Amino acid sequence: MMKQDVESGTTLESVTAAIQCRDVCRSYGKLRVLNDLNLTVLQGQIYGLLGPSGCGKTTLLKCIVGTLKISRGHITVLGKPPASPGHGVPGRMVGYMPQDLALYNEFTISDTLWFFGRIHGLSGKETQTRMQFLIDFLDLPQKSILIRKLREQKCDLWIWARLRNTALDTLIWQHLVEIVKDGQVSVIITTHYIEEAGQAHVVGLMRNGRLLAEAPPDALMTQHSVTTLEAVFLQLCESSDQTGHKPCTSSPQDLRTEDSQSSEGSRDESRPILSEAATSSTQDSELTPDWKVRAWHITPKWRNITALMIKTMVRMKRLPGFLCFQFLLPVIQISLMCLCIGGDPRGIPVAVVNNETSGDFYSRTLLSFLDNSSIQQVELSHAEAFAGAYDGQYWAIIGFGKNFSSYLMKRILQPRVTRDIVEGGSVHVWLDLTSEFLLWLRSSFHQKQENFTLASRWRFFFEEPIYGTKNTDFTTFVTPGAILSITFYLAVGLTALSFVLERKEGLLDRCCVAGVSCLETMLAHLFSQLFIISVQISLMLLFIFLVFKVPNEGPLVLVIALIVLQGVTGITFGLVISAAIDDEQSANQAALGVFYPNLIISGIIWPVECIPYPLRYLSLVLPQTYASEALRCIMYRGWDLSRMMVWRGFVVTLGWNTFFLVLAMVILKLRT
Ligand SMILES: Nc1ncnc2c1ncn2[C@@H]1O[C@H](COP(=O)(O)OP(=O)(O)OP(=O)(O)O)[C@@H](O)[C@H]1O
Repeated sequence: MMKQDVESGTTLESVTAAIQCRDVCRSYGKLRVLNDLNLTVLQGQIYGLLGPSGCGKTTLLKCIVGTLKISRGHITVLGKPPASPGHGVPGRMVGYMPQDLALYNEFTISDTLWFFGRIHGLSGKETQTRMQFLIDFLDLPQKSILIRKLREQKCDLWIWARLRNTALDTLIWQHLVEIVKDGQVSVIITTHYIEEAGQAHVVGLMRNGRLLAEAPPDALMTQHSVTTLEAVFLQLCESSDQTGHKPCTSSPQDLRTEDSQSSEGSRDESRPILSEAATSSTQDSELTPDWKVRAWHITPKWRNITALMIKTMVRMKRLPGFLCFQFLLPVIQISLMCLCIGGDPRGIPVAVVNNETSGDFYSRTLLSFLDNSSIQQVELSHAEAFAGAYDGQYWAIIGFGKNFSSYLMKRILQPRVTRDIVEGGSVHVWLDLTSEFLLWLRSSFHQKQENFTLASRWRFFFEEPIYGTKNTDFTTFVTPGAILSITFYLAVGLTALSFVLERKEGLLDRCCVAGVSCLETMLAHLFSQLFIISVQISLMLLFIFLVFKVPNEGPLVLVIALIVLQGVTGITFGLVISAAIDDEQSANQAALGVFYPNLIISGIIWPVECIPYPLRYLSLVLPQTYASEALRCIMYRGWDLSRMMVWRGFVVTLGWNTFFLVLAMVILKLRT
């Protein structure tokens, strides 16, 4: 192990240093946050990392625990670079407490301790013991109290404990001293309240991404002839401002006191820098072939996935109203669609101006042919009808001339007629075409006209349909696509937001440091959301088939499988959004932004065949175009996987699922 370190260019110090940073740089875009930073934390030390807000402390800690990559330089933690294969950092060799407490509001105290114990790899018994210790040590309230309740009282666990026990600061320091005493554990505390860290063994004073000094607090104060660390920091800032930006040239080692150096010197170099468990795990990994270590490193661990899934379930259980709403939302949406879309209009007020006073009154016959369940005819004079129509009371006016019946007969019987006869034998219709519904009225009049005039000559005879029923309507066409898009979008919304919120609250970081990988996080989200969408889909299908009597001629198992897979497409797309976007508002906008284009271009509300050509190619590669077509074929034609139009829908859906999952993981990896 030592040989390996020497070969890799690590100095002797790295053997006894728990953490060593050399010339570390890290930028966010053009913003350089860490600037050739050097830092050393020795084994068994409490290290106070001090500096004003924004100087880069959190960034440095994230690099040290391996959740953020450095742009340049070297970091060694417990003898290896963080996040190297087989290393317990991030993982069980490191604990990380972010500034914001990063706790789940819906968890009780015992849920919280159980969850973090589990992802840190503790057994049930170990977790129980640690839980009891912490509850006694921090004098916490009942284990069953919710974190949200503590927060509502403006108390998080820490503040609560502080309020209950004013001597807690002292207690915590005593505890830290206790745990580092045997040299197996090192602690870094960061704060911008500089005096808070006076009890640390060594403090590092940080400014603008550099360390201005690194030494025991007393040594620093003596060297600068001041009585507070704050004053030391001010002096260092002034001298750094005067000398440009070269304050760190006084090497950290120069500032170390005799004591610290002698303690380093007296350290047994052969002594392991890890705890016993860590040592054995490292030794194990050294005996294990590299490929095995790597494979173990990237293979998702069920322990973590289960812990994350249980976490999601517990949170859901604590929000029963929200859970019910989630379950019922697709049922409500599909019911509204079946009830409100595709039906014929009812009771449209239409003014009728009938000037016929004699003859066969064909006008009456024609009026009786109209769809009078949709149209409500109101007989009026010419003036009243137009006044009412301009006033918005009537949506159309139907007018018949004085000699309508006789002129109509002449039109039908005589091969050539005058213009007056054509005019007088026509039904005059004035429409208010400001509503889509009135287009329906216009086409309805056209249809009646054709029936009326052509009836005496020739007609089509529609035989039994090959597929579908004679009374098929728009709702029937739109339902399969609507089922898929409702499932897809609800899954997108759920996943995109829960992930973004977790990241914002620091929970994702916390889990990452505990060794939970991106893949495990993704899979846990996927599996728990699968549970929700399964309930959603079951309820939705019950309503569609039993209440709205939508036909299904094909195998039900294929219907369910395709809908579930489309739900997975929604979940994985949501994961992409949450991996790429940091705040809720933008994530919401991204999810909503794709909603309409996808709905329109996927041929869900109007057939793909009506889409103009360049857009049609785009339509065909979208996740729901072939899938909607496949579902329509299964439900209405009774087809199965032997038909290309069906299996193509499944293949495209599976392809998108894989693509989104991989993309989400790549984005998450690249962004850390
Ligand atoms: N993800 C990010 N993207 C872009 N800039 C970031 C990101 N995280 C931090 N920064 C910027 O990097 C700088 C250092 O931030 P960092 O959080 O490391 O400072 P800090 O010393 O921990 O501050 P504080 O004590 O207030 O948390 C700040 O200017 C911050 O705005």
